[in-house]
Amino acid sequence: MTKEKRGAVELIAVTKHYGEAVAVDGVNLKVAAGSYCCLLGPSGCGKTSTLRIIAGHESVTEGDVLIANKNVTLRHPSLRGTALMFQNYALFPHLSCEDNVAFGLKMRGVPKAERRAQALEMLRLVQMDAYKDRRPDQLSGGQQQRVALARALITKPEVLLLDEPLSALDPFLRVKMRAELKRIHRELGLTFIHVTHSQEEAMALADLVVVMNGGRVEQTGSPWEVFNRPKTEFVARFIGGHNVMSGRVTRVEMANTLLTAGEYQFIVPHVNAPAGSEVFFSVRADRVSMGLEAADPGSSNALSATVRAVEYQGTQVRIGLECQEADEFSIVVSDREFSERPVSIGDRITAKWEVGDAHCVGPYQTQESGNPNHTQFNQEVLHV
Ligand SMILES: Nc1ncnc2c1ncn2[C@@H]1O[C@H](COP(=O)(O)OP(=O)(O)OP(=O)(O)O)[C@@H](O)[C@H]1O
Repeated sequence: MTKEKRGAVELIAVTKHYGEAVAVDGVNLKVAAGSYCCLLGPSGCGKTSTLRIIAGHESVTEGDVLIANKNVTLRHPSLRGTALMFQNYALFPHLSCEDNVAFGLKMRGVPKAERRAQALEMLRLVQMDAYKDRRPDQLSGGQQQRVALARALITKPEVLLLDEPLSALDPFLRVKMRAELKRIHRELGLTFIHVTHSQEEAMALADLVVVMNGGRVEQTGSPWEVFNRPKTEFVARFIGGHNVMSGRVTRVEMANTLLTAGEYQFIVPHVNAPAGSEVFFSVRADRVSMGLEAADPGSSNALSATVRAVEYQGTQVRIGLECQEADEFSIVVSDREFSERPVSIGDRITAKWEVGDAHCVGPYQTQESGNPNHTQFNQEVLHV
């Protein structure tokens, strides 16, 4: 199989209605050839519909689908250069692994010896050649998934479309298969578009994360950008690990903007918002520090709160707080930090953060430069 990068995908104003329901609402998206793109979002946000539209298993109500710069909107699925790997793998139960993988070639009239050779090559790629004579019911979930992957790849697609490919696996196997998907992506150099509702999966795999909500694209960017520079309140909340708060603008300066919310005042990096407007901002939970003393009256970026949950997560501890200024507020500290300064449910504490750790989301966004090093993420081969 060629290692050259193929298969740029572009969606232009794609909309899909199912009767009254709008599943996909004017989606514009460019996925560069050879990318690993994850469509990420909550249940019902339109991820699967978007994937099926790219595959041609679903028609569009409006808009265009381009693959490798060709308009394929009306083209049959088998003529698009895409392959779709289904969520439940959809293997034929009565066929061996080899025959399952070779099936697509049989349909295309490829002679038996050639399809066997190619099926074996694909099974080798997914490290399942030793199991070629077994039927699906004689395989584990992870092994079935590898066979399904080989079957999708045998038609040599330019774009591989994966619908929640890891959701049926247990957490340990999921992490292992994540690394496998990344290896196969790198070896083949194809475009992968992978639907997931798991932030962790998208962060670990994608070089392009597309966050969807209500049929629309909320944000596209690298995992670093989406996590550290969320553009909307929805993205900050959905991606996790962020506290979202708001206040009304009382003063705008060159470097900072001053907000007030009840008795508190918050200083955030400069945003171009008129006085009196409501500005939303997020602060990463691991950038909030915990003080055991009461906040000084008149101090900025400090909240009084009550500890409501202490969740041990192995390398870190999440402390859930109740405070007036946010529906949900968490602090994440390392397990070492926690053991040095433990807190218990019911304790009153002060949550504090630096101005530079606040990031404004929504209509009034912080204009910040990116991290020049973030492109290195997800580029190395992962070993398991
Ligand atoms: N065949 C259909 N007929 C009617 N409505 C549909 C159909 N398929 C999807 N929908 C609706 O379109 C919306 C988007 O569905 P879609 O399956 O694309 O979402 P999703 O983000 O993939 O969700 P999930 O993560 O739960 O699979 C949902 O509200 C869904 O109910």
